[in-house]
Amino acid sequence: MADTSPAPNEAARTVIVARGVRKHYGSIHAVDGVDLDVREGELFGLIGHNGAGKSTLFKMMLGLIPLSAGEIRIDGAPVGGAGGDFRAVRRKIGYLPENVVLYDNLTGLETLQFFARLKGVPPQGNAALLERVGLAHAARRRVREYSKGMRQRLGFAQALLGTPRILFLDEPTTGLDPEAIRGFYAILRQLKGEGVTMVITSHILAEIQERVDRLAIMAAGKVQATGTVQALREQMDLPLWFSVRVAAEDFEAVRAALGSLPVGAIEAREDHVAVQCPREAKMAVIAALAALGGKVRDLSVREPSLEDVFFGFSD
Ligand SMILES: Nc1ncnc2c1ncn2[C@@H]1O[C@H](COP(=O)(O)OP(=O)(O)OP(=O)(O)O)[C@@H](O)[C@H]1O
Repeated sequence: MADTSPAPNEAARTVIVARGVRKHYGSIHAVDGVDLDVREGELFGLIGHNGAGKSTLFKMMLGLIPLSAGEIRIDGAPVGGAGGDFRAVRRKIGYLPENVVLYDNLTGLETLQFFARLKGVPPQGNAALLERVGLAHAARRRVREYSKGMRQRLGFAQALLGTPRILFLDEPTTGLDPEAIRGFYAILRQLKGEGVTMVITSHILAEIQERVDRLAIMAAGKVQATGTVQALREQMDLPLWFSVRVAAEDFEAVRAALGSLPVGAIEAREDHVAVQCPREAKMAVIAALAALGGKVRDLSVREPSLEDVFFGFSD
């Protein structure tokens, strides 16, 4: 497994530790030897194709299903271990499952009251929690009348009951519109500011690439790589793309200026030249383009996206 740490918050203590974790269902190796470290206050992404093993790993971290092999410690307590250590830790954990199960006959507020009782949390903060997730207006409406996005918000509020210090969020933005997604991540930023540790899965790579501190890429039950998005990009050594806006009559000047550099494709498009170049040639390309003076009207550089990185590691 490639771990491209160090990450930004390197000094923080490790809250979640997984070592050699396996889960087998008969001949299916849902999770197949995972090592993972998540630090305190980190927003940690877990990405992978359908069936990669993300939800199974989550469920083991929560103590919902037993491990076939290996060990997971949260806040130092072995998950599912003997003694009450993990039970105490479990109270500090919030979980938003992939498929939120709610009772259609309850209102939003009643739903939180119900789950608060189960969790042993005083109900006083429930209205404020609904407000936080943008559901104050629907607090007294029955869940059966809720849209998919509203149900998802209510599930998130349920996960936040009891002000957890560790949050597991399994595809939390499913069903949310772009504005709600933005609002959701704003709440995650606040929680991060409060030192909450979060692990999040998502299939919307563009959405999480700018937001997570670090992430792990899972494929076929294994972690293929761990690190910051930028570190993974550099590790994959994927090329960059320059978009150089020039007048059509100057296309050849761009080609000539870059002729001696180790660039990849140079493609003339409608109103710009697209130049593919290895990362190490980036500054030389910029210098060569700058030497063209006013001929270059505009310039942008596209880094490989998380999607490019993901396919590089998971294919
Ligand atoms: N209870 C179960 N019994 C048998 N196989 C299971 C069970 N739960 C999960 N699996 C299998 O384990 C593998 C991993 O499933 P898992 O749900 O963890 O993947 P995932 O990465 O969360 O996928 P998705 O992105 O689709 O949610 C899959 O092959 C799945 O069919």
